[in-house]
Amino acid sequence: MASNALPRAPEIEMRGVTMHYGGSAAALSRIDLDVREGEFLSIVGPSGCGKSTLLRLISGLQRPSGGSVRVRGEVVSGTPPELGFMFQRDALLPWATVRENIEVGLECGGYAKAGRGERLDELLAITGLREFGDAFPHALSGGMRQRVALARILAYEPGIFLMDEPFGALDAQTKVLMGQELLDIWGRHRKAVVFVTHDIEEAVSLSDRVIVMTGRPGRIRSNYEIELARPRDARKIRSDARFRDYVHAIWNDIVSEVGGPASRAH
Ligand SMILES: Nc1ncnc2c1ncn2[C@@H]1O[C@H](COP(=O)(O)OP(=O)(O)OP(=O)(O)O)[C@@H](O)[C@H]1O
Repeated sequence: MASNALPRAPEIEMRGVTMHYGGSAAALSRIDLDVREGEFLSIVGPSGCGKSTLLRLISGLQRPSGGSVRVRGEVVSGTPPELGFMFQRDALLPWATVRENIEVGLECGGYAKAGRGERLDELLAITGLREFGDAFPHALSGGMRQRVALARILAYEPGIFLMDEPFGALDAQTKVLMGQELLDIWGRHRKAVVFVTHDIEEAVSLSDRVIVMTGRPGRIRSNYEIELARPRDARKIRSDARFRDYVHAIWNDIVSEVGGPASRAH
């Protein structure tokens, strides 16, 4: 029997979720979404369709205007402790070294001071930062700063990861490499991830499932189960015919949402 057999309780459950910021159109409308245990889910859609709003509702930073959001069965009110966040901007402490920045995650995770040194070494090694523990963020490239941010979120050991374009500011090559690192790390822990991105190839290469949203008001337009074998090689997979098919189909969905020539898109 497959070890990842369903059904499993959803980690995140959204039912009939609507979000109005004021004005005429809602930002989100009637969102029904389950995020399964251990699932890597990406959300793509036209700019302004409510992707970040959706993450904010899950994180408890905002309350929905209608419907319900549950994390591990509990209605979200305040930030659920099992969530870890990673954003496009790394939000590192500029006056603290790499080690100290990562230690913040250990502290938030309630790690006893005594065991921290060893765990820090481990996290530096996992994220390829072993030689940079004493460096300050300003001395690091954008990719390396995002590695520190990744180490810090791993230090915290969240049960569920919310990632809002974490590699969005990186150059194309570094982005693919960071995606591979994330895949490798995720493969070892298999925690649920909700990953927002504008990059369809990134979404398909990383995910078990990709949700495509409509333009404002954001609804779920389509849902793709990405049935590509794991473990994946984020570079090689891009030339796989089925990978290209998924990308093509998702691209067409998005183009038709923004009113473009979907039928001509390749
Ligand atoms: N605090 C706010 N007050 C009023 N309107 C808001 C607020 N936050 C977001 N919006 C509006 O809600 C809609 C959804 O915004 P959101 O940032 O969630 O979209 P997004 O899909 O993440 O956008 P992008 O792809 O450009 O990052 C947008 O039209 C935005 O202008």
